[in-house]
Amino acid sequence: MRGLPEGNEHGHQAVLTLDRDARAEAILAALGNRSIALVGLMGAGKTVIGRRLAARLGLEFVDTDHEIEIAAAMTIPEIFQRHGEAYFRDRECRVVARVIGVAPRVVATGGGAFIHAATRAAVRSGAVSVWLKADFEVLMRRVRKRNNRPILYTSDPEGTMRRLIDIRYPVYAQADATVISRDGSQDQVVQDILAALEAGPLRAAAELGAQPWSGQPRNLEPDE
Ligand SMILES: Nc1ncnc2c1ncn2[C@@H]1O[C@H](COP(=O)(O)OP(=O)(O)OP(=O)(O)O)[C@@H](O)[C@H]1O
Ligand SMILES: O=C(O)C1=C[C@@H](O)[C@@H](O)[C@H](O)C1
Ligand SMILES: [Mg+2]
Repeated sequence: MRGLPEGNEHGHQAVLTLDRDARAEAILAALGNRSIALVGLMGAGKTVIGRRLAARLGLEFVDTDHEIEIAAAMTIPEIFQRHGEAYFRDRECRVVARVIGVAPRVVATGGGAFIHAATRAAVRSGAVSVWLKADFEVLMRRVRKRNNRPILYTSDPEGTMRRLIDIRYPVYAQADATVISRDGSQDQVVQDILAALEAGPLRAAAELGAQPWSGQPRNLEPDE
């Protein structure tokens, strides 16, 4: 498998790899003019796995948290502190609709994006969604590495994460596919996503003999 293309930690990859293998070509044909959107809790791996998945499929990778930070010229903790969560959710909804509207791409969403109805509708309208699922201990171990998640700035981050699991898991479960974000080989998680797409949401299109994507990006939403 080819390595990760050039790109910054979260953002766009400038160079797309076009020497896709037959498996990637088949997945792209079945995907058509939809993106692949990764959803799930903080620490699920939407950003790191999303980058690898995009590299595997020769697609552009976009991380909506990063796009929001660029557009606002602030970090997410700064946005929450200065403007509050409601403001962040409004921007998030518009950014998700915009980036998913240019397809096909791999889009890593923020942890709360799929939870908010309008944003979930935007994901559903333009993407095949994949829930990256991990259990409490795995998520906590991963999010402890960085202090950049304002939702966890509470007196009891562990209790907050448990409540989020209770509230959000039934909503993430509405995604088109679910993949366990296991610790260990991140490439294995990418393989699991490909297999889940082939077995589930992309199966019908593949069986109908979907034609390769025309190469024309679909743009549903004007840029902000
Ligand atoms: N499958 C995995 N195996 C090992 N480590 C992982 C895996 N997935 C994510 N990680 C690690 O967990 C941390 C969080 O991952 P990442 O930032 O991709 O999560 P996220 O889902 O994008 O979270 P957020 O919603 O906060 O953006 C990173 O340090 C990453 O390297
Ligand atoms: O789970 C959440 O609500 C969030 C997750 C992050 O990706 C960011 O979008 C932000 O910190 C909020
Ligand atoms: Mg992320």
